[in-house]
Amino acid sequence: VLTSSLTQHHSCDTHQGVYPNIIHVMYIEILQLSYVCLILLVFTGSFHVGDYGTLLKRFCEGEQQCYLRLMEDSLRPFVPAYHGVVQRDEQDYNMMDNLLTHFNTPAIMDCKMGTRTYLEEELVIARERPQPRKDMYEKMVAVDPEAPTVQERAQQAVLKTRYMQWRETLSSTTTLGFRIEGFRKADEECHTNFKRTKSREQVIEALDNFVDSNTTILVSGTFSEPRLKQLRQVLEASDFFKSHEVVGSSLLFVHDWTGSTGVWMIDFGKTAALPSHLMLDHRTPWEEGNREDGYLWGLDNLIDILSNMLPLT
Ligand SMILES: Nc1ncnc2c1ncn2[C@@H]1O[C@H](COP(=O)(O)OP(=O)(O)OP(=O)(O)O)[C@@H](O)[C@H]1O
Ligand SMILES: O=P(O)(O)O[C@@H]1[C@H](O)[C@H](O)[C@@H](OP(=O)(O)O)[C@H](OP(=O)(O)O)[C@H]1O
Repeated sequence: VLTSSLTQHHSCDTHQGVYPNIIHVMYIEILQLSYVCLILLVFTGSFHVGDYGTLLKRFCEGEQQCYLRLMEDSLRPFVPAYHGVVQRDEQDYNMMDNLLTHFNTPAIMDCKMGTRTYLEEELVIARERPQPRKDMYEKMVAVDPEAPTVQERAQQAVLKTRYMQWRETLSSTTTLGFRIEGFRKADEECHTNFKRTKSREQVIEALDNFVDSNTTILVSGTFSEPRLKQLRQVLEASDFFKSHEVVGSSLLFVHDWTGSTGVWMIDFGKTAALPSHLMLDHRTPWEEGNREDGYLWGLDNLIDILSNMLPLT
């Protein structure tokens, strides 16, 4: 079972080994509106713009199953609408709403949620069939030359799970249950230098930069502390959420100069359905076997941080 479901997740590797080490920047043109908006996406070559305000993401069966269930779940308003599978140049894509369509030169931020960024089954496979990776070793030493162990240095390679755990403890994933992956403000370059953004203070500084110190954005509208509290309530009651290990999924925050704002859950490539006897609360600390992912604990912390950033009334 483990092997077959891992195979399924491997087929979700949207990077497909084409540009394994490099963060690519992709400009997407939204042609539905009267202007052409160039939007920066972190990575990957796995997206295309679809017709009528849609986005095509390289097909992943696990992600498709999640979207199909999410369209029937109370979480539906918090995820991009899903429109099925389409083919382009013999490649299948999941078609979903492009969340940026109705924004005007938006600022976007991707926060990866949860305390764990790899699936339990990846850990099992890493033990049974270890495949140390040179690209991850190189990414590791580029950030901290002292990080690899003696053995890793000798191999010039690290296991993916070890790399992911190192990334978690280096950033706020372990300490706060979420991390800022990157953001782009209107007409600015993409900021992705958050690998060491770990403390509350560092996170607040980055969030403040993202909203240009305009904390009124956090008070009302669809990207705000009250909206995140609403999302939390819906998550706590959602059948989908209870029954899935949600790993590597992000919250996408968007705002623009007209005052439009929004927040959505994206990226279900590593979200796995649980066996029927298991249910998660997404707050209990992870121990191998319990499948907990720390998603709600991370959202609690994020809400708390945003609350503390609110202007005093
Ligand atoms: N529906 C959407 N509408 C608009 N932008 C989106 C949408 N889905 C994803 N994006 C953009 O694309 C980026 C990557 O999306 P996603 O995380 O789903 O891809 P991925 O290939 O699984 O990425 P990675 O594995 O690197 O985390 C997001 O940070 C966001 O900027
Ligand atoms: O952010 P970094 O430091 O560049 O590291 C990447 C990041 O953690 C991605 O989440 C992960 O993809 P998945 O979540 O899809 O596993 C990717 O693995 P990959 O190289 O195997 O795609 C890592 O390389």
